[in-house]
Amino acid sequence: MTEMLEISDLTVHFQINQGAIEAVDHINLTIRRGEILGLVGESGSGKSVTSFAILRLIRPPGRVVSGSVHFDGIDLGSLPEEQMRRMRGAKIAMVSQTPRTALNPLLTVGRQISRLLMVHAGLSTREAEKRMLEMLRLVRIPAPERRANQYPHQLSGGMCQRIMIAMALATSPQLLLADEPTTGLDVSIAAKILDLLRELRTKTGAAIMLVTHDLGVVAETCDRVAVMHAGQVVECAPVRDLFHNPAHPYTKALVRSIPRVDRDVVLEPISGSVPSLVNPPSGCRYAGRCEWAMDRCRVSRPPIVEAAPGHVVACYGFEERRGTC
Ligand SMILES: Nc1ncnc2c1ncn2[C@@H]1O[C@H](COP(=O)(O)OP(=O)(O)OP(=O)(O)O)[C@@H](O)[C@H]1O
Repeated sequence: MTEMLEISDLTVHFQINQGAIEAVDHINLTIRRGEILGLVGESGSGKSVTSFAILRLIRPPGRVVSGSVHFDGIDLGSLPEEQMRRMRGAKIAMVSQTPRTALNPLLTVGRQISRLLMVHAGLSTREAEKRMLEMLRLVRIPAPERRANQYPHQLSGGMCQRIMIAMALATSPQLLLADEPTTGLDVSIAAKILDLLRELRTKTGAAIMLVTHDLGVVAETCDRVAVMHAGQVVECAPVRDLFHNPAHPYTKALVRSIPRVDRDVVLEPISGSVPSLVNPPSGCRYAGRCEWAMDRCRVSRPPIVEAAPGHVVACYGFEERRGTC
């Protein structure tokens, strides 16, 4: 697998009256061709802002303060808006957490997909109709001919989410940004949506960035995981490695907080709360919640170091304990 997306030193701020919300702070991430990368972290850790920044959809009062996003070697930040718009439809697609509101309530779902195919893939009306039905079958919409003629309000939440995925995949994107695609769905429907994402990756070869706060979802679906805390990536590792050998105390706490059906555990909430992102601490943003915190954690931000091949972590405490834990 080779790198398809490279995020380097990305920083995004939102200017409000009290100052700048430092929502994403100097993050580095890569997504490889054909892989599913999980982006996890508590609410407000900067996961969605990262997705929007990839698509260059940060709007005022937000702005990208520094850094770059390269897709297939192309610097997205320097593309003219018209080319970026084409890139969004054709090569990088997004599935949001609110499918029902993202769909047009005035158009049948079939019409929405076929319009997209006509605009982005240049298909004729007839070709677009045919392909639209294929897409509905691909995302396992039962009785696709009938469903295509229905409006979003006539479909369940799970069905709307599949329609969103069909729309996102209609133009065969190379990268799918799936932002909490199972939020609000019941457990069995959520499991089907995740199956679908895995199957689509295999069938289409697309890479997927799966944004979620649910580590259980990550364990079942992803190849690699990046953990965000308060706008920073604190750890990134292959999925098995992250669950078996978490290196950062925040990741350890997240892993400890996953409910397990195979053993009786008392769930441990993560202590403390995410620091304010307006004038956040200058050192490690987890220091105020961390059992390992030392003086230097509060002063300077720990650099990213390799914990194992392909497994990186930003933690002075880990470096001190390396080899002893
Ligand atoms: N339009 C905006 N204006 C001001 N602040 C914003 C805006 N959008 C995001 N933020 C701030 O940026 C930070 C990161 O938000 P983001 O939505 O990326 O978090 P998240 O990790 O995706 O959380 P969740 O899991 O709840 O979706 C938060 O502090 C949020 O308040």
